[in-house]
Amino acid sequence: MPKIPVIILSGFLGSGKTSLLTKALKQNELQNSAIIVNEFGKIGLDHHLLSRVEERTLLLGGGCVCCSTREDLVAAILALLNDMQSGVQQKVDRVIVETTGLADPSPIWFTILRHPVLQHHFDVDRILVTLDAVNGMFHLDQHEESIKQTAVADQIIITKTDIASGEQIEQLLERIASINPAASIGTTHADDPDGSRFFVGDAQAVRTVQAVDSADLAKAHAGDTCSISIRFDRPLDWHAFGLWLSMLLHARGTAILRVKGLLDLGGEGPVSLNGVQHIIHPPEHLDHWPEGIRASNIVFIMKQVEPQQILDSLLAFQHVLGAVPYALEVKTAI
Ligand SMILES: Nc1nc2c(ncn2[C@@H]2O[C@H](COP(=O)(O)OP(=O)(O)OP(=O)(O)O)[C@@H](O)[C@H]2O)c(=O)[nH]1
Repeated sequence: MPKIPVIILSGFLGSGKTSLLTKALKQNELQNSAIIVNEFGKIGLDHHLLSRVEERTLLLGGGCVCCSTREDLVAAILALLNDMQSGVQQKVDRVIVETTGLADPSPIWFTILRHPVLQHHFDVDRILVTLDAVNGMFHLDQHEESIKQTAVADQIIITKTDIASGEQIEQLLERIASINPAASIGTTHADDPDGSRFFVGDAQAVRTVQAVDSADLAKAHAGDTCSISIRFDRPLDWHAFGLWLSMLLHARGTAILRVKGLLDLGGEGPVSLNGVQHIIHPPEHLDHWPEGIRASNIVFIMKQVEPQQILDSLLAFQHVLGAVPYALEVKTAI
């Protein structure tokens, strides 16, 4: 039986998560969804707002789902599974988890991927992160949580474009690209009639791996959040690459915020690679290459690791990998 997709909706305090979800849930495409909302404080407000449009909304209150209430999250999803299996409730098309504004989405992802029961029935399909077009820069400047959310996102949704200037949006886009060049970007505004588009469709299309240009290794410094995009000149040996990646994550797992890529292993289509910190999602074979890319292309987003170290380590491994890596681009968070 196909696994039920779980969509994690995160984003800094007040960045528009609930507004977006409330609008999206009014559309037919999302009718058959289970919603789990996490809020600080015992009396959650979002939960009530969402309940108006979605009866299956469940509130996890009193703490942050990325740390203190992870067990509540597991219990809530297990209860849903139980109800679906016993026929009390029909099978939902997706589960949407709205986190608190201060949550790190990655532990939620790990919890579902690693849980002995949940991993067989659910799959984290995408991490959506809202960033406020007006206050987003301030949040990124002041709050590490906002950087972390941006770094691990599959898709960043810039909200409030109706009240932001073109310059504010441009600056924010530049900032996002410096933190997470592999994220796809969407925008929304107060009267957006189609919020559901972010929650449906092919997750692989959301996890874009951008083709990028020049390498500038000198710009990046350890201590910053930075990223490096690496391409290989020919197909890779999967076992050798898997070994190299395991060693990297074992040594520097907490410093590697995100690894995403499409790998050319010599087959017809690519194999997609998707990891958050020390956990790698089971790789998926895809039928086709996206347009414009037909070579292994991997993005590493990390903290306190020199991009050059990643490249050097891959270069040292090149004979075992069977392919030569080269840097397409290095970005330091600005
Ligand atoms: N103009 C405008 N206002 C928006 C938009 N999205 C959200 N808002 C407003 O921004 C405020 C915060 O929005 P919420 O949806 O509650 O944000 P949130 O991320 O769920 O907030 P927390 O639950 O506190 O983290 C509300 O007053 C919304 O009406 C938008 O696209 N345009």
